Amino acid sequence: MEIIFGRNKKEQLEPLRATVTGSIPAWLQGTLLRNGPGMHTVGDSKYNHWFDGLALLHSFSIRDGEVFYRSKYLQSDTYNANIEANRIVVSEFGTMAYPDPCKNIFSKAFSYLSHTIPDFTDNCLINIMKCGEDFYATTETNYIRKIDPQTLETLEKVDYRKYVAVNLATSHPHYDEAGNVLNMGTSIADKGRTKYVMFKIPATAPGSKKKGKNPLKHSEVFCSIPSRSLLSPSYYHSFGVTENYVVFLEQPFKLDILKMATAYMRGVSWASCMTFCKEDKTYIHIIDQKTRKPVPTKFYTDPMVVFHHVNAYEEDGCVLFDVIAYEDNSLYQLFYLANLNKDFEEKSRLTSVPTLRRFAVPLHVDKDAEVGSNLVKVSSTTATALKEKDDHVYCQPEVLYEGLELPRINYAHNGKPYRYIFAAEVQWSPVPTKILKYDVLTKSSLKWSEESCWPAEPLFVPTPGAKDEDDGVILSAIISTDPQKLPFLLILDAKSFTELARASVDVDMHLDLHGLFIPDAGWNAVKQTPAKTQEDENSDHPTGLTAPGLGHGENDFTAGHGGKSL
Ligand SMILES: CC1=C(/C=C/C(C)=C/C=C/C(C)=C/C=O)C(C)(C)CCC1
Ligand SMILES: [Fe+2]
Repeated sequence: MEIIFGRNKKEQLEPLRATVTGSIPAWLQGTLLRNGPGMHTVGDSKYNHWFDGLALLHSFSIRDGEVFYRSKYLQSDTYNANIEANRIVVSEFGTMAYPDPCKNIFSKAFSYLSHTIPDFTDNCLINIMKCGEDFYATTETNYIRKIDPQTLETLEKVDYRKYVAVNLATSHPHYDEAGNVLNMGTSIADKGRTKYVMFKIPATAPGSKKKGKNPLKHSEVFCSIPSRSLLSPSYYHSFGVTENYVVFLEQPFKLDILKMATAYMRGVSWASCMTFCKEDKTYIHIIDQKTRKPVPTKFYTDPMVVFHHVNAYEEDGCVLFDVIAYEDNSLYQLFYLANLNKDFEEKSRLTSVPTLRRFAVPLHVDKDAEVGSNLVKVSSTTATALKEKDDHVYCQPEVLYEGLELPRINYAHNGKPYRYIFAAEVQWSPVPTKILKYDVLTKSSLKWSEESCWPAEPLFVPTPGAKDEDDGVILSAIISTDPQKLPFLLILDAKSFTELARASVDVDMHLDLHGLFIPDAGWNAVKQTPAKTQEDENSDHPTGLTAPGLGHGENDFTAGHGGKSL
């Protein structure tokens, strides 16, 4: 497992031509851009957790049936400071670092104090976000880093706090059809309040059609939800959206702010300040996008830990939402490198398997409904919502599938009824070995796997002019534990789940986390391929970077989990 998790990976700065077998669909032209941890030791110092690793960006550029691979470390301030010092000097999720070990007692005390309100890391290793014309590498702190999606060069460091009052923000924003971004963050103990803040970043700076304007400057707070507790807000990794609502889970996996304030002094990591309170409930907040206010009913469910929302939509007066849920926080515990690198099979067992759970939340709760009655009248699910006294509703999910993570969907169906989930299959061990297509309608699945292959998150790219939800391809970067087998980009037909092509590269590829596909701008206009259909002729929308998630059942830009109209 050392090969997969522990070893530092070499950059591939020059684009390297891949060896393609099979045939890549002519319409598939663009760049698959992905992010993940690539460096786990600096000098003699080591990170403790896989999520600490320094961000390594990589891309597969697909053009005319050929594939070129490159990779580059994000030149974050964190990366530069570490490389310069030849040791880890910036704290990450699971590793607390001490920049100046030789300082005298006074400056040491000052350093402790300045860490009370810590300046978090800009090691943006989790995902890629599109914001207007720009692309950013993201993590969950207040920092994002602008990048050049073609050269993988690192550009400006952006502090969200300049635009919205958040100390943390998710790596899984949503996009509407116009490309506006909706994200959530936590504002900690600001003016005596801790709250969850939903904010919108417009695709273009208002009043200007000109490129180059920074849309972040025009970020606006959409809605704030007070945290149930000032000093222990929930941790969350993503959220869901439907056409008219936002779904936010205030879960009992919490950040202990007092512990965080003293972590530096106590020599412990941020991760050790996160607690799963198994006696607490999970509160389900449904925010009405029109009124920008939460639905007043108090919906809750049993304690659970959710990292990834899959999708959400409205049906017959209910918000239905699908999440990957755990019984506890064992997932984050597992990714300590000491566990991953030694006795992997023995130690790396999840104490709770990730399950796909569907919840149904009734939007209009009849005050006179009998206590104990089920308010869900949707026939498509067995999920229930039981009326309790005092405006409380207890929601119980339908468990749809066991053993999956890193879910993706056809983003054109985000926030809308949908049928297919593409994910990595994970059983009792945290690393995926299969790629899964799950049909929520028939509850059947298709799988792809190969000996000694470890797939990354599968990403769906729709065929231009697609009619069916699964008209398209699945892209996944595969690494192998067999030294004879090179890593490759796998291209599957999303309908049949059969291999269309693979592009192997002789590089030291890392197991990544998340990313997106950027279709080449105007490629079909220039090259006139594939043969234009009548529908294409009639369509007046541009293709490419400027037009995320366009109609026609087609989604030019394949981004995150959930969300259509904000
Ligand atoms: C540095 C830092 C954080 C980093 C969290 C990270 C890096 C989480 C990664 C999660 C992943 C990769 C989940 C995959 O499902 C916190 C806890 C937000 C807050 C304190 C500072
Ligand atoms: Fe994620």
